[in-house]
Amino acid sequence: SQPSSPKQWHLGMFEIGKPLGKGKFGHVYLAKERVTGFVCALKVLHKDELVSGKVEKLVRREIEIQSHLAHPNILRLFGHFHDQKRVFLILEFAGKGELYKHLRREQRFPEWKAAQYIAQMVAALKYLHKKHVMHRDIKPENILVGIHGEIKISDFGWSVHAPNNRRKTMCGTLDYLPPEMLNGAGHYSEKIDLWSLGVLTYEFLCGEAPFEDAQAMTQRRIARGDYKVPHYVSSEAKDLIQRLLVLDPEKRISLVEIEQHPWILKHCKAGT
Ligand SMILES: COc1ccc(C(=O)Nc2ccccc2)cc1NC(=O)CCSCc1cnc2[nH]ccc2c1
Repeated sequence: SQPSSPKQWHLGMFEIGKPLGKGKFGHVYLAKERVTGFVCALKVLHKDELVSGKVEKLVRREIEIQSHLAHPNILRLFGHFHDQKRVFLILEFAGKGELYKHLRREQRFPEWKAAQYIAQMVAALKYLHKKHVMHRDIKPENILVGIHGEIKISDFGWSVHAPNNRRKTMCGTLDYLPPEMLNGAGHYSEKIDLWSLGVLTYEFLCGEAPFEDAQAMTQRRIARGDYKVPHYVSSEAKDLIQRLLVLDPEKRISLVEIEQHPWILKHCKAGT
């Protein structure tokens, strides 16, 4: 069930549970809506930090974008409310937590699991791109796992309709950055999510990112598309990675073609 959407949410409607983590701009708590017993995640953002971080417009835009998104592989934003000092985001709770913790614990995913996760990412990206939203920050840290083992992309802290200057890339990891964003071209398309999907596929199968290196080296290797696929990776999986990690955004395999790729078809029950 989902929380009924009363126009006015407020903090008193929720019983606050254990902390789930500390995000970029605030803490996240497990929460239960008192009337329906609906379990969710409540993200608390401090207004003064949003102002100093010059992201209050971004949050408003993001809430606008996300309150219209509903897909099994995209973490839901059910609603929001605020008080004097804080903004509260009512988020879906993913019962099996953060994907990168599973990846680190298992070192690498077996090919069938990696293929199923990538197929779910493709479904989510098809949905987002149809709505002209590009995620722009696809990496294991931004993916959660639902109670049935399905993955949910999240933390759209930076998803935008149109390109805009991103400070985060300068301090976040470069590993997932596509070449066209390295030279600060400023204009890019949804194809950036395809590059990141290639990096993600590689990291699921190899346990580390393809261009992982010292920062300056990573930039150079991305710009040159300089990576190696270990021998234990199947030739089908390697083929898909090579069709995603293409320097020219226009030459990257499309989401629809990925769905028809032999590696995906082999591991995913067709037409599920
Ligand atoms: C749709 O999702 C989001 C939408 C917006 C924002 C956000 O912060 N926007 C922002 C903030 C400030 C400036 C600009 C933009 C964040 C998320 N999502 C998360 O933060 C995921 C982890 S919190 C939830 C959650 C669930 N289920 C779990 N299971 C275990 C831990 C856990 C943790």
